[in-house]
Amino acid sequence: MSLLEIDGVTKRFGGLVAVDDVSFDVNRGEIVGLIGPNGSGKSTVFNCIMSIYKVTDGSIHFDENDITDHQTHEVVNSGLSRVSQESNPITAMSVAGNIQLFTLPNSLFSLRGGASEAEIYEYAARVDIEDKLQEMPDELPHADIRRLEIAKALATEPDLLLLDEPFAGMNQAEITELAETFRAFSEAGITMVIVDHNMGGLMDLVDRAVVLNNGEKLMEGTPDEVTSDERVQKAYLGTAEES
Ligand SMILES: Nc1ncnc2c1ncn2[C@@H]1O[C@H](COP(=O)(O)OP(=O)(O)OP(=O)(O)O)[C@@H](O)[C@H]1O
Repeated sequence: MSLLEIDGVTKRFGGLVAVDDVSFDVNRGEIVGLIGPNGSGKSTVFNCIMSIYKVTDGSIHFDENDITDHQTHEVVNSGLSRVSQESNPITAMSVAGNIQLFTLPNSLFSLRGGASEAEIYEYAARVDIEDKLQEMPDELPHADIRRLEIAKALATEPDLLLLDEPFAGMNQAEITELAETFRAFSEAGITMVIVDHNMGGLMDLVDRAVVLNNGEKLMEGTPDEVTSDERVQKAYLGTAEES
């Protein structure tokens, strides 16, 4: 049984079909790339998984439980966490305070009670910002703000981490370092789905990739199968090279 099962998910916004009957599975321990040109529906799939959007049709199972349209805090409590494309730290709180917030119980029924200083240090250390815990978010360079967003997601102790364009705006050295960080997460037992509109470095990191185009699943396969597929090359023609 797969850890995450997306089955026939469709999401319409009025007349626009942003995600069209998409199905794919993610197995425990995998790093899966969810790729496709701009506007192909990648972030919308993540928003459906996290119940930020209600699906128009289809179902989503996590760890054998149907989580379709559950409340977002229930989805997080079940072991899923998402790092979105936008960073939104609370600027009036330190890095440590921002991480701490995500360890607090987010429903009456949560068993978690907030993390100790040592645990917050550990979340920060996993993304190499442990020496910045007392800094304020607006003092941080872009790459560290992105790392803080990942530390916040780690603080919810996810089994599955959804990462939306985690490498955006980073230089090559930062990308290489972050890819190493994700490999360490994987070794620590975290399953990951990583969205990127560019195939570039992602293909060295992932075990498998699912390709979306115009809201539909074009194909899925190993990095080699995906990069050599003519349909994928055609979908990317004139878009991947620009970004
Ligand atoms: N809240 C919304 N209301 C209306 N349309 C939306 C909404 N969210 C997404 N869309 C539309 O759905 C389509 C898919 O968008 P989505 O952001 O999922 O694509 P994406 O593959 O993540 O793109 P990018 O790589 O640019 O982030 C686009 O046409 C987008 O304009």
